[in-house]
Amino acid sequence: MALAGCWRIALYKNVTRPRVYLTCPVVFGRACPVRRVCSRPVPGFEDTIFALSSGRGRCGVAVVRVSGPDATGALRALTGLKRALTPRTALLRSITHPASKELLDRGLILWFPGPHSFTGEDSAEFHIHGGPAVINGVLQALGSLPGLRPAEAGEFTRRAFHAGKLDLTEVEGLGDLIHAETEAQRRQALRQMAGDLGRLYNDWSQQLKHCLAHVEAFIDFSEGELIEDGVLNQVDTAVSKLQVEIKTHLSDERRGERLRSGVHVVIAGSTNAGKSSLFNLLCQRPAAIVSPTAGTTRDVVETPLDIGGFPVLLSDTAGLRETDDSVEREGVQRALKRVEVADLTLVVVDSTQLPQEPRMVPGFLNDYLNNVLPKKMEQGHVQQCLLIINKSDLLPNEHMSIIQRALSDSFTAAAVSILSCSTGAGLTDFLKMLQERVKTMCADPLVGSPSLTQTRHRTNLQKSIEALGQYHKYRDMDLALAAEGLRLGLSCLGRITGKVGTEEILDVIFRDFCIGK
Ligand SMILES: Nc1nc2c(ncn2[C@@H]2O[C@H](COP(=O)(O)OP(=O)(O)OP(=O)(O)O)[C@@H](O)[C@H]2O)c(=O)[nH]1
Ligand SMILES: [K+]
Ligand SMILES: [Mg+2]
Repeated sequence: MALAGCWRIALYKNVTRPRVYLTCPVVFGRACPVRRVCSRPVPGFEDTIFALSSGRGRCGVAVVRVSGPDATGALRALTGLKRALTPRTALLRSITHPASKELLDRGLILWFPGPHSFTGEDSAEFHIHGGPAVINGVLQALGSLPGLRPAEAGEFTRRAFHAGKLDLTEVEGLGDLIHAETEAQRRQALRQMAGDLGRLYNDWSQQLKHCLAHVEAFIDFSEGELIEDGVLNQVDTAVSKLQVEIKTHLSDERRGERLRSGVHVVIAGSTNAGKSSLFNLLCQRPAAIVSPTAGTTRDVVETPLDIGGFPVLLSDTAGLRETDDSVEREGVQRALKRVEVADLTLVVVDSTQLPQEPRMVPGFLNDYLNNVLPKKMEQGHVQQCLLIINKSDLLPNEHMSIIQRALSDSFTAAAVSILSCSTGAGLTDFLKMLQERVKTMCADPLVGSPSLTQTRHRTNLQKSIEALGQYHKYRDMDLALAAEGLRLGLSCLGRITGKVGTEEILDVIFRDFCIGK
């Protein structure tokens, strides 16, 4: 805004034909928001749709939602109401089939006249008893009315988007909220749904629009010397600042995406170290087979977990060893692949295998880590693992304290936890450590600026940065090409919130919604 101020006024004073503002595609045209706020149906949305919006299966109360131009008519047809309706007020009514007049249920009805509804259209809700016969009866009655049809997956939200009620990041936030399984996921989804992320991207778009308007004006008017000197320098500074801000936002180590999809934690180590025992201990059920036979686990066994409110996808893997058994070899390959892509590896060691001589312990553990995570050790990513010395119950106390001392004196390679999966000794400390790790790997949903949560955001932001690079590259050679860079950067940002070039991405986003949402 500040950037636009002074010379824009000067421009108006000096120029008899303020052409730039009428032709500028940024201000009036291509990049204009597609959002509309009105109660008239959007083309393609002339039908009135209905669906069961609560979950399937027997339940106390089910909610059937209707949206579109005939929603009010449908409400009247099923309830026989003739008098004026009061918006957003529950009313207990008999619900009958419009043709046969058969009583279907007695329930609450609600009327939401557009544009003050979720979809922006006239909408209605029937809160009925949740038995399958009642639900089917009401759905069939609605389907018998002219102009009404069952909603497609995500169609209510799609209409809300087209009515300008939500931008795409808010739509995604809503989808995430419906799928949220842990507290932190819920907080992140709520924040995104409230528009925090969308506002950040809109703010950047706004700044870019101004930069582009300035460059376009410069192209149009600089020859007549109607533009103040230094306009382009201001744009340079603004674009560079934007690049830095986007880069900072991108360098979050995927913390928002991790919180959305779960931290991948993999248990790995030698055969019989007690990996499956640890897996069962963490998921509190005998999910993986435990036995004294080395090479018991072959396939990767997975389970989702909630660790202190943060989502984790925990995997148990085959013990790492050289073997002639082709099936076990495949298991070992799969284990190593998992470790490579893991966010965090729990490296389990059988403490009875540790060298008797304490001085040898750190070297032994370093070799062990190199064996389990060769690539990560090589790249210095040792912080991506926790070392677990298991079966502490089998070691005499004095030997254990010697090992502990040896580790704290000279072993700094990885965080270590001493544990017994059999007795549970050391479990509380280990869980605390694990929770800390998982927490730092996820974004704190309530602190700082909102995190990007989807690969789609990341890809578009990266493209946007590249496009801004094009501005700098061509700035002194060809200003039209430089402006094109800004336009491209802007359209990448617009793609995230759904304000530019949306159609092709809409399908993907709405496809992930369930019917009735
Ligand atoms: N005493 C004792 N035994 C344990 C402990 N943890 C595991 N075990 C035993 O060690 C043996 C191997 O345990 P598993 O959990 O199957 O080991 P694993 O690492 O999954 O083995 P593989 O899948 O074959 O690689 C079993 O007999 C477990 O009961 C522990 O803390 N103390
Ligand atoms: K085993
Ligand atoms: Mg196992």
